Amino acid sequence: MSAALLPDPISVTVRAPAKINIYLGVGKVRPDGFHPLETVYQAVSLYDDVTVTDAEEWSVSTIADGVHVEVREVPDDDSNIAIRAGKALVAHHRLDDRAAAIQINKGIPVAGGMAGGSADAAATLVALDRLWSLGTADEELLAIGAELGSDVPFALVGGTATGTGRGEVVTPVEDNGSWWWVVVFSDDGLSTPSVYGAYDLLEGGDHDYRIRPQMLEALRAPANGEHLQVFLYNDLEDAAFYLRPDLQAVAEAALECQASYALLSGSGPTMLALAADADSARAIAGRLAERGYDRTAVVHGPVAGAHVVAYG
Ligand SMILES: C[C@@](CO)(OP(=O)(O)O)[C@H](O)COP(=O)(O)OP(=O)(O)OC[C@H]1O[C@@H](n2ccc(N)nc2=O)[C@H](O)[C@@H]1O
Ligand SMILES: Nc1ncnc2c1ncn2[C@@H]1O[C@H](COP(=O)(O)OP(=O)(O)O)[C@@H](O)[C@H]1O
Repeated sequence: MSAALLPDPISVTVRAPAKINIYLGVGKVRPDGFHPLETVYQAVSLYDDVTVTDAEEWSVSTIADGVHVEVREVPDDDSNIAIRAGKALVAHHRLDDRAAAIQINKGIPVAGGMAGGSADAAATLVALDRLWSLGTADEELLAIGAELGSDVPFALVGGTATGTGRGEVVTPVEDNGSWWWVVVFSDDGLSTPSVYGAYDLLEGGDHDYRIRPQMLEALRAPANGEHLQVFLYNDLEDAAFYLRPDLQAVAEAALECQASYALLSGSGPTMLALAADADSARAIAGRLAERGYDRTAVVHGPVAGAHVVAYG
């Protein structure tokens, strides 16, 4: 049946992935308070699902859809980034009378450095665009996303991509690997601005923070290239470890549990351990649990960016 014969949907559900930064180089703080970045993002298999339906007024509700997800900290008012995304799309198209009810099923831990809020913003943009048949161009969605947060454009694109500017300029890269990670969650949050603030005090960004071309080659040709773990790096790690010394112990434990490498995810406090394959990842997670690190998930990447999973 041609798309033109289909009735308009009553609801649309869009799935958006968590991100990890497998490389995060940070420069000197800019006059606008943001730091220039060179990062390699990878979308991994933890997801938020966002469902939108037409409504008289904006509303948002969030339920947990993951064993380690606690949604108490997610705002249920206009400060939720999903509502901000919806309003930005409405303003872009000058549709001032439109509003929606947004329901978030959260599989991405909150304030974990995995950009769950950005995933919700990206999912809401795509879902409302389809619900209202707006036909927004990809470049326009990316530009609206960039205004909402530095990580939002990547949640739209997914896969593996470089991020430059303040992280919002996203360029897909060829990634022929299937990478397995053990994600180690933290009981306490760690605020992104405080980690960047500690970075300014400790390091300041006065160094070469560019992505090495050999890293992109290791992603393009994982079988014959150098091992990816040589290139895994996060400039914010010292700052996060300074604020949260317990995170360094997680990295050490992961290496003792046979991870190929361990590093901070984004601005933390989530930690990442690279595994050789799915079985090794599960084995590493099991060994970490024996040491008391039982809030973990085994994930793989790269996975797709925000995409429709259901029309109601
Ligand atoms: C560190 C990273 C790495 O991908 O992600 P997270 O681990 O937090 O998810 C990002 O830089 C976070 O991006 P995001 O969480 O979208 O940040 P934004 O909402 O745009 O900014 C929040 C705050 O972080 C700081 N910030 C963010 C991005 C950047 N390039 N420089 C900064 O200094 C600023 O203090 C800013 O006010
Ligand atoms: N839809 C949302 N999901 C999660 N957090 C949100 C959302 N909207 C606003 N927030 C606020 O943003 C903060 C950081 O969110 P999140 O994206 O989960 O973490 P991070 O920036 O570490 O990746 C939360 O503590 C919460 O107060």
